[in-house]
Amino acid sequence: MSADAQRTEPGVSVVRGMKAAYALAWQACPGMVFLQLVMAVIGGTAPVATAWLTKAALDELTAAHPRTGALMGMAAGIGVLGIAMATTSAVTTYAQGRARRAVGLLSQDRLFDAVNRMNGLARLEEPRFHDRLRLAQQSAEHAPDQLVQMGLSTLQGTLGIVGFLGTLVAINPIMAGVALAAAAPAMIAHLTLSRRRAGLLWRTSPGMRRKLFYQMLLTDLQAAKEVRLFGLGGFLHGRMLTELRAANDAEDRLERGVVRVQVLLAALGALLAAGGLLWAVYAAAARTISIGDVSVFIGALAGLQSGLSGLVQGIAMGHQSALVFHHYLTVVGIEDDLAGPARRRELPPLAHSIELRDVWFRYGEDAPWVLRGLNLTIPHGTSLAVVGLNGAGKSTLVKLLCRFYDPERGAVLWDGVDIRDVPVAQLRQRIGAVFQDYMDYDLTAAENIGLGDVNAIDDADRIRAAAERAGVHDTVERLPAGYRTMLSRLFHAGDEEDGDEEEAARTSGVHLSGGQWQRLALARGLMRQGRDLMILDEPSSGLDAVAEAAVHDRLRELRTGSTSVLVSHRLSAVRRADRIVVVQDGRISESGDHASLIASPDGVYARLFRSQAQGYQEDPAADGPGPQPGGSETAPTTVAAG
Ligand SMILES: Nc1ncnc2c1ncn2[C@@H]1O[C@H](COP(=O)(O)OP(=O)(O)OP(=O)(O)O)[C@@H](O)[C@H]1O
Repeated sequence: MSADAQRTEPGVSVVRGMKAAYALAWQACPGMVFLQLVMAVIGGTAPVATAWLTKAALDELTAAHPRTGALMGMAAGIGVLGIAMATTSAVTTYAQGRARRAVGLLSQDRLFDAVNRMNGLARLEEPRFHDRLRLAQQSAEHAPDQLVQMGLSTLQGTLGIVGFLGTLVAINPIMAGVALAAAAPAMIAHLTLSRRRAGLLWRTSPGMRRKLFYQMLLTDLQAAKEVRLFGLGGFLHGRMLTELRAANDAEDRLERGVVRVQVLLAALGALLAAGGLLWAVYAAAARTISIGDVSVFIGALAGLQSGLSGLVQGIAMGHQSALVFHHYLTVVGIEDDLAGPARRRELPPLAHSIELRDVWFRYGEDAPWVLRGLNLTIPHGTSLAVVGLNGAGKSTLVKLLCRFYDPERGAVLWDGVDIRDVPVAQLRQRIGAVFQDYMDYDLTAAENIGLGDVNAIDDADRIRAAAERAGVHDTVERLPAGYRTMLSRLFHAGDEEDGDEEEAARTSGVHLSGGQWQRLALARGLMRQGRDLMILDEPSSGLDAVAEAAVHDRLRELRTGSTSVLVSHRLSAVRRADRIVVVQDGRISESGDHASLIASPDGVYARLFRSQAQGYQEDPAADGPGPQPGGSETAPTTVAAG
C-alpha cells in the first residue's frame, strides 16, 4: 500500500465509526433495524437446518426400510425453510429501504446543523473542509446503512458458518480447519483493500470537486455569457474530463490490485472445494461415510466457503464505510470557527460608540497583514464613510464589525464590551447590512426582501416599506405576479403538483437586471432598519445615476441620527457623511469631514476626489478631429454597459 494512502486517514477509529453509525441507525429507525435483525437470524440458520434435513431425508431414503411419514415431514420442513428464506429477502429489502431513508434524513439534519453552528467564514474558506464536507455528505447517506448491513450480514454469516463448521468438524475436522484457515489471508487482503479505497476517496476528493466545479460552470446561467462569448465550453469540458480521467486512472490502478487478490482467493477456494469433493467421493466409495454424509459435507463445505467469503467482504465493506464515515463524524463534531467568549456578557443596545482598537488582521498565518494596528471609533448616532483603494481592507473592516472573523490582535469594542464576549447571534441581531457581494436568491421577490428579517418574511407591509425605501417597489409591482413573482428561470414558484400551470407560468421565469437585483439587496438590508448599526458596503455600485442619487438621498435620511458605516468608491455618495476615513496600508491614514479632507490637496481623499471629478468633466480629446481614414481598422468599436 502506498504511504500516501495510509497518510490520508490518520487516527481514524474504525470502532468509533461503527458505534456512531449503529447509534445513528438505531435512533433513526429502531423498528426497521430490529426487523432486519430478525430476518438475519432466519437467513443465517435456515440454510444449515435445510442441509441437515436434506441429509436426514437422504439417509432415510437409502435406509433399508424408509419411513414415508418421516420423509414427508422432512420434505415439508425443507419446503417451509425454503419459503422462509425466500420471503426474508423481500422483507429485508423493505426494512432496509425504510431504514436507509430515515438514516439519511437524520444524518443530513445533523450534518447541516453542524455546518450552521459555524459562525465565522474562515472554515468555509478551507478547501480541505469542503473535501471533507463532500465525503461527509456521501457517507452520511450510505455509511450507516452499509454498516448496519455489514453487522447483520456478519451475524447471519456467523450463524451459518458456526452451523456449517460444526457439520464439517463432525465429518472431517481437518477439512474444517483448512477452510477456516483459508479465510485469514482473504480477510487481511480485503481489509487492506478497503483501507486503500477509503484513502483513494480522500485523495481524489479535491479533483472530484474541481470536476463538479467545471460541470457547474458548463451549466450555470450566470457563467453562460462568458462561457459562450469567450468560447470556454471546450476548455472547461476538457478540464472536467482531465479531472475525471485522473480519478478513473487512480481507481483503475486500485481495481487491478483488487482483481489480482480476488483471482488468487477464488483459486484457493476452488482448490479447497475440489480437494473436499475428492475426499468425500473416496470416503463414500470406501463406505466410511454415507451418501447423506456426502451431501451434507459438500453442502457444508460450499456453505462455509461462501459464508466466510461473504463475511470477509461484508467486514471489509463495513471497514471502508467506517473509515469514510470518519469524515461525517469530524464535520458533525466540528467546533465553531470563532472562539467562545472568555467571559460571557450581554450586548447592550449601542449607547456610546463602536471602537476598533489596535486591530491586526490577516486571512491566514502565511497571508500578508490586511489591517495593521487599525484604530477607529464610530460614535453612536453618526454616519461614517470608509474609502480607500482596491484591496485596502475596507470590506475586511466591515467583516470584523460583523464578527465573521476575529482580529489576531486588538479588539472590536461595542460600548466598551469586547464583541468576542457576547453571543454572536446577539451581535448580529443588532446589525443591518448590505454587502458588496450580495446574493441573488432564486426565490420570490417578497422572499428576496423578507430574508433580511426572516421573522417578518410574511409581513407584506414591512416588505413593501423596505422596497419603497430602496426604490424598487415600482419595479416589483410591475412584475407579472408582483411580490409573488419568482425571480428565477431555474425553479417554479410554489408546488408544481398543484397543476396550476398558468399560475406557474405567470409567477416564474422573471430575471431582473443587475441594478434591480442590487436594489432588492438594499431592500433586504433595510428590512433591518432601526438596528443599532447599519453597514452599507458599496450599496449602489450597480445603480444608474438617477437611481443612485435617489437611493443615497433616502439612505442619508435613514442614516441621520443612527449609526452607520458606508463603504463606497463613489465619493459623491460619501461626501455628506459625518466623518470620512481613508484606509491605507492597514490603518486609517486620513480622517475628517469632506471639507477638511479636500483641503489637504496631497491627501489620498483629495486626490481620489479630484480624479473622479475630472472623469465627469469634458474630455478635450473627444472633441478632436474624429477618426482618421483607415482608423476604423485599428480602433475597435466599444459598447459600455453598467
Ligand atoms: N477571504 C479572503 N481570504 C484571503 N484574502 C482575502 C480575503 N478577502 C480579502 N482578502 C484580501 O484582503 C485584502 C483586502 O481585501 P478587502 O476586500 O478588504 O479590500 P477592499 O478595500 O474592500 O477592496 P475593494 O475596494 O476592491 O472592494 C486584499 O488584498 C484581498 O486580497
